[in-house]
Amino acid sequence: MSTVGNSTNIFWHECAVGNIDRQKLLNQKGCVVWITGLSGSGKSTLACSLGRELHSRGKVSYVLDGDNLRHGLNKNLGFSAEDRTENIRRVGEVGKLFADAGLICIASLISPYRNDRDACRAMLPVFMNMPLEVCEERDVKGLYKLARAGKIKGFTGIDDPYEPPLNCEIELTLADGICPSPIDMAGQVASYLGDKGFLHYD
Ligand SMILES: Nc1ncnc2c1ncn2[C@@H]1O[C@H](COP(=O)(O)OS(=O)(=O)O)[C@@H](OP(=O)(O)O)[C@H]1O
Ligand SMILES: Nc1ncnc2c1ncn2[C@@H]1O[C@H](COP(=O)(O)OP(=O)(O)O)[C@@H](O)[C@H]1O
Repeated sequence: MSTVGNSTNIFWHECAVGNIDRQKLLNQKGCVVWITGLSGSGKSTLACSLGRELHSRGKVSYVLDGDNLRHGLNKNLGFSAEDRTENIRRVGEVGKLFADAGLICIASLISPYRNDRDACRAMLPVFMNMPLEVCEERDVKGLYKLARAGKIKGFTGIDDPYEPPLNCEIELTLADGICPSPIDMAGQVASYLGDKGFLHYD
């Protein structure tokens, strides 16, 4: 019997079919690939491209996209530091469940604060290291324009901080001033997963 957070008198229940059984069945190892970066840096594009690449290799993945989750699970959260922390915590927990289910979970969220990212253990961080100028130039949603005009307060990179990772598994950035294609980036991440043994079960 234990007490966790605000829950008292709770019990952990084990099931007969476990994580290893599911991984063997799927011939892959569950994990969480966590893509962090500024708005417009290409997180969602990479997440979907990686999902497609893994699918073509017969591997089961699932994308948890920050923007999408804010339509449901996280719709009660805004963009204050406290809400962003709770956002990352929740997605970290959901990612952990997906990994336990044996899937390759691809989480793509700005996740601007180092402490919040560090609190999600066992994730494989991928840093979209795109300069603010590139993201702002893209401005597909027009949010940077609104933030510059003061119509959105606390926008990441403008008047709210983005703390770059100090040590991440993969850093994707411009090469000679040019952004590699999403397919190239996805290939790089998929190769990394292959090299680390996530794409099969021995
Ligand atoms: N103030 C502010 N700052 C940053 N982003 C904002 C803000 N307001 C709205 N948006 C939109 O919300 C998307 C980011 O959601 P996330 O859940 O990834 O953010 S966070 O990780 O909790 O910081 C983000 O999506 P992406 O552009 O895909 O990153 C924006 O579309
Ligand atoms: N590797 C890339 N090269 C060129 N443009 C890209 C690349 N990745 C994304 N984009 C473009 O940048 C814009 C923002 O991408 P998106 O994936 O929505 O970013 P984020 O999820 O980080 O906000 C989109 O118009 C997208 O087509």
